[in-house]
Amino acid sequence: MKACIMCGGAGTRLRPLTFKHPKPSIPILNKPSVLHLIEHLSREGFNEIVITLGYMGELIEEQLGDGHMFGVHIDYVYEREKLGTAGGVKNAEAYLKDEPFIVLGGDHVLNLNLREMYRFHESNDAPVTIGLISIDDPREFGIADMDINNRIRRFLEKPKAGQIFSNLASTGIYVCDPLIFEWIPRHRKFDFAKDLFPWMLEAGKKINGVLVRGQWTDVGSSAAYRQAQRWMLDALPGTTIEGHFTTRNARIRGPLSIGNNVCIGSNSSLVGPIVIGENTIIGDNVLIGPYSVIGSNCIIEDNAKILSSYLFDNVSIGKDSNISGGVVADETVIGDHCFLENGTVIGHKVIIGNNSTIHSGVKVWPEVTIGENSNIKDIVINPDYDTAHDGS
Ligand SMILES: CC(=O)N[C@H]1[C@@H](OP(=O)(O)O)O[C@H](CO)[C@@H](O)[C@@H]1O
Repeated sequence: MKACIMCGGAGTRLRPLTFKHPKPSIPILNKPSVLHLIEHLSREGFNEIVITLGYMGELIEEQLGDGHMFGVHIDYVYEREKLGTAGGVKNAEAYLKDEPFIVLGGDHVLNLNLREMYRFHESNDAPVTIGLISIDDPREFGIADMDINNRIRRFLEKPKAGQIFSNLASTGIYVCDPLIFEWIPRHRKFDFAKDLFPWMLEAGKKINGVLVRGQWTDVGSSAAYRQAQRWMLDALPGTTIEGHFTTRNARIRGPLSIGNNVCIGSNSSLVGPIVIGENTIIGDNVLIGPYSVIGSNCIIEDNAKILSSYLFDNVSIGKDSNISGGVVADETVIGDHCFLENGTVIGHKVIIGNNSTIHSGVKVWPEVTIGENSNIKDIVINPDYDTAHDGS
């Protein structure tokens, strides 16, 4: 079975993390998030994959290669201009013209039964089947009204407060017949939710919906990113400890996945679920609390506390510092006695001087140096980085 993964977006809502990684490459449990999706597709029997690329696409291609390591074959198609979701898939038509295919977003984190959705599509006669979930607040999604025979009667993208006629939200996962390519203009921005579906309903073409079972999120914002990691951490098996690590007398409670060459100092306490990459050094009296992921080659100095936080690779945390509910991107150095409050997101190669506090929810752009004793309450922008916002 074939799948098309849309990986072209700039991920502006996830800045500053997306200055270094395109959204599908942002690490989840220390692996590019799209890799979890590919592994799931492979398990579900979708092993011919085409990926549409735009922003920083080369990095994704470099990380995934031809896919053979993951039991799939991957082709890549680059979008030289913004074509929208349907336009981007049309650009990959050459790989998708023979049989129905599933379309997913490169930022989807899920464990849905996609094979069941594909089989449903095959045994029904609509050219498009939309995967739907039932949620409390669907304002950030496309919503659909579906009849008892699964036929979608109405579809509205991002409804306003008074327009929410249904709580069935589109997951942005579609199974499509190649026939749809006839309805998508070439070399023009065209979107599934904003253009194709409204046109199909207007023209009397059939669109089916199917309620999908399991977990699904699109990693659009840092809150969704944190949620996605939580799910994946919850799915860690029992007390697994994979790598070789050394410790004097740390107290360790799983689930914990740990890379090779990790060193944990004395009297430190690790309470899972936690994932730690390779070659990371953890000092004495360090507390690492549940729902934390620490990358490779990190240094966590004595008496630091890391609670529900995600540190990418090559991050250093100084003595007595406290990172609580934060995300810290690669190669950032945080001094001694610092406090990162809940919801902070720190870009790559940032330096934060000793005794500084980054207040709750503050984002710091990459390659910024923050002096000692600072008290940062507002976003810190680096003017060398583009701040234009296209919402994707
Ligand atoms: C224009 C468009 O493609 N909208 C889709 C898409 O929204 P974004 O905000 O563009 O990610 O994905 C949603 C699912 O994540 C889906 O509900 C919605 O219909």
